[in-house]
Amino acid sequence: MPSIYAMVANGLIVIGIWLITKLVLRAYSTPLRHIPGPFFGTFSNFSLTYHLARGQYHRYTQGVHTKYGEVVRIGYNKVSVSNVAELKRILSTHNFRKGKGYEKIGFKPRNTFSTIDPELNKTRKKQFGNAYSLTSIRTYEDSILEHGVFSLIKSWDACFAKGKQRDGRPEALVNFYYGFHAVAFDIIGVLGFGRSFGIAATGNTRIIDAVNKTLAIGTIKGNLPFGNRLQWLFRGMANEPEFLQATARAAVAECKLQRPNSCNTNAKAQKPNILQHLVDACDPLTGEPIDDEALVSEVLLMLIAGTDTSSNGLSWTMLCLLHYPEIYSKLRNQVRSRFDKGSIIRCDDVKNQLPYLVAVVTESMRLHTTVAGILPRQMPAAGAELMNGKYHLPSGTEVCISLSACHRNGNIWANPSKFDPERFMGPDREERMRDVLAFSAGVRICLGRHLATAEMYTVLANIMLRYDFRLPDLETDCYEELAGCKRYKSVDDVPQRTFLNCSPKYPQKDCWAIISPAS
Ligand code: HEM
Repeated sequence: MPSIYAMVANGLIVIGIWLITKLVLRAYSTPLRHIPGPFFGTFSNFSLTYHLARGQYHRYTQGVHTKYGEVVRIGYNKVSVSNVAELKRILSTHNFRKGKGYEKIGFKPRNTFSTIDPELNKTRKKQFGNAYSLTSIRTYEDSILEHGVFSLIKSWDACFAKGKQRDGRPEALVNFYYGFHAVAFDIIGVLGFGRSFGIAATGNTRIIDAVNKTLAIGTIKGNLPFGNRLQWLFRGMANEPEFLQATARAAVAECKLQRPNSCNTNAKAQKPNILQHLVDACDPLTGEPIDDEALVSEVLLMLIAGTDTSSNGLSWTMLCLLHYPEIYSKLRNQVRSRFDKGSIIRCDDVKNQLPYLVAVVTESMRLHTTVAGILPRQMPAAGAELMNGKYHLPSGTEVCISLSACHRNGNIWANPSKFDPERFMGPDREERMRDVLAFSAGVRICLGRHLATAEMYTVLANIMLRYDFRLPDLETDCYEELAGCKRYKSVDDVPQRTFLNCSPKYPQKDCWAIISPAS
């Protein structure tokens, strides 16, 4: 009679053989075997999950594309693509639905962003897509200026009071990451919640912390196998999503109290803010208003999609300008040569008169893509061909879009790691800009792109007009906030973290600038 040890050992051998056979079959009995990629990625999605959980998906995909080319197998059923034409083709149609992970992110019920159902997405856009149109953004522009530009200027001007003098000029140390965060949240407060969160004025960052934690939870839940069952991992953050829900619910209730939905409101009419558009929206078939829980989910979406994204975009732009003084000088000179001291520069002014500023922002979004997380798309039931039939992707495969890898593709961008706004200053400017997919493209393109550009353009133009900026000199600038800070050779060396959005990992250390009133 075999001993218990022998039985266990035999059992383990059988399980081992079964596991290896399964892994080998999974790796090689599929057309994906023809696609190059890292060895371990052929058998499992483990290394992809590992890089996602560490917040390094963007670096990982940039690396594998540099090594293996424009189409890379990064998991047993996952393929990453950095070819811009192929990505535009995939993104152009609802045939390639968003991956199932989107529905696990934690929005209940599903909303415009998280739904993988094209019909719900289309319905929502019909109902309130107009809230995000260029015309609507112009209607809100005074609010954007008040809670963006003016409140930032107010808080930075106040810093001069406790700042220092250098060569007879006042100067102050400011953390631009927190400054840009405050304005992005306050703008969404006004437009999406009916009132500013007052972060720029009070410094209370409770809501920012809650959004950051909720994003981290969402990335892990959406992408880790069994992520939804790992509730215990998030014990310390459990209250954050509830806190955000309660804030959104209160905003919806207050808006309804002030002006109940009449449900025959013209969807094209202009409204004071995005929240009002949502509350007034009706189902195109039944004429019924959107129910409260769905409204709350859409309002929350504005916090998650519309804050960190714009403010990180501004922070990366500022980091780039501080590290490339000649580009900064050119930008500053263009702004000051076209606008008088004390002018207020509006979004259309930037578009019409400051092409270099538009180029700087576009180049910064290319090089430091804000939405740099995994954006998976499912293959249709019949599968799909890639690269003119070179590869066949069967149903069940996901194409993981890495916008940051696409933006660093050496076949599309000469010297791709260089910050070079001149790329967008030539006669092919428009065409080059269309290859920047920072807001994605096609049928699920960012709904808030006009709002985001309005924020970024107006904030950047107006602060360039009013302040001189420089990187702190860690040896001679004596500010206690700079203790323990490092100086990096390039912006790429600044530690980064991507949980859907890519941000500096240690903003409390790496996002300082010295400002003085414009010379
Ligand atoms: C610089 C700022 C921003 C960037 C770089 C950005 C980028 C993106 C990207 C890449 C997507 C596609 C995501 C995917 O396919 O999974 C997206 C979707 C979306 N964004 Fe933005 N975004 C920004 C700001 C905003 C703002 C301010 C709002 C609204 C307040 C917003 C609302 C949305 C919505 C609703 C979607 C989902 C669209 C759909 O699935 O049909 N975004 N954004």
